[in-house]
Amino acid sequence: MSTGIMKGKKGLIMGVANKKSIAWKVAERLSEEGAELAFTYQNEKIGERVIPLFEEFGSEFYRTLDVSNDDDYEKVFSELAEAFDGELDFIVHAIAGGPAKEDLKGMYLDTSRASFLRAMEISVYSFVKAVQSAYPMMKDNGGSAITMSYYGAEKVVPNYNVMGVAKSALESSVRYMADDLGRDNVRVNALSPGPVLTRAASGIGEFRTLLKEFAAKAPLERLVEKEEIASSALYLLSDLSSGVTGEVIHVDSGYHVVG
Ligand SMILES: NC(=O)c1ccc[n+]([C@@H]2O[C@H](COP(=O)([O-])OP(=O)(O)OC[C@H]3O[C@@H](n4cnc5c(N)ncnc54)[C@H](O)[C@@H]3O)[C@@H](O)[C@H]2O)c1
Repeated sequence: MSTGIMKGKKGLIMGVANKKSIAWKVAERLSEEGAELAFTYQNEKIGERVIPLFEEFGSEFYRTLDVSNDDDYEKVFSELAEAFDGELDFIVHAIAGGPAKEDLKGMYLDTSRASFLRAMEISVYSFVKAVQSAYPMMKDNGGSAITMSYYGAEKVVPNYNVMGVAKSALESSVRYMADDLGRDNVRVNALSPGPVLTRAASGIGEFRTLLKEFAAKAPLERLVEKEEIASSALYLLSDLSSGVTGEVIHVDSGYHVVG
């Protein structure tokens, strides 16, 4: 059901890799609610899959942006400022990655330096840089930025390893940026969704076992749907959450409250 609550709002979605991406579900929901959307995607190869989706949407702005490249940020955000007349109401950051596959199983203790640094760069600094780049377009009229965390930030989740450490840093970054930007009515929040099958999730060791155990233990006794994650994103990006910043909202069938 559409309420048109995002009518007149312009936003950037970062992190669509395919139709299974959380970012794609969020984009669909925001568009239904009237938002005008721009997109970034990682590279040309992913572009072959996602450009048709963006065009189907009627989006006129989609660019490659590799989050490890500052020049990409500079180029894309200056072109976005031009396309959106210098105004941006929200950004959705749904990007994670970095560690080598062998570091997403076994002991965290064995994490390599390269995986640690890449996880921090791709999964944490990328959000800081995105908010930093979006801020000049938000500071006059306020804005809302969200990212995606995971329970592995708070508790030990087998195999999540260095990604859990990165998500802790991401949640902390949410709080620091919320404090930095609150004076300009720019809000910074995170969702912490329960596990859902996507390309990123398939890189985590024994992910299917995790899904099964999650559904069995969660108070709602089921997995979450991506549409439910998208609804919470809509709340955080709309004026419904005008008094909320620095928050991490769990969309996880209540899993995090169970001991
Ligand atoms: N799937 C889950 O179970 C789950 C649960 C909680 C949180 N999350 C988080 O949700 C977010 C979205 O992940 P998803 O599950 O939709 O998977 P996904 O694979 O669809 O999305 C991950 C995105 O990160 C992008 N990315 C990776 N490296 C990049 C780089 N160098 N430059 C630009 N983009 C890059 C990929 O292109 C992809 O679009 C991630 O932050 C993930 O940690 C996922």
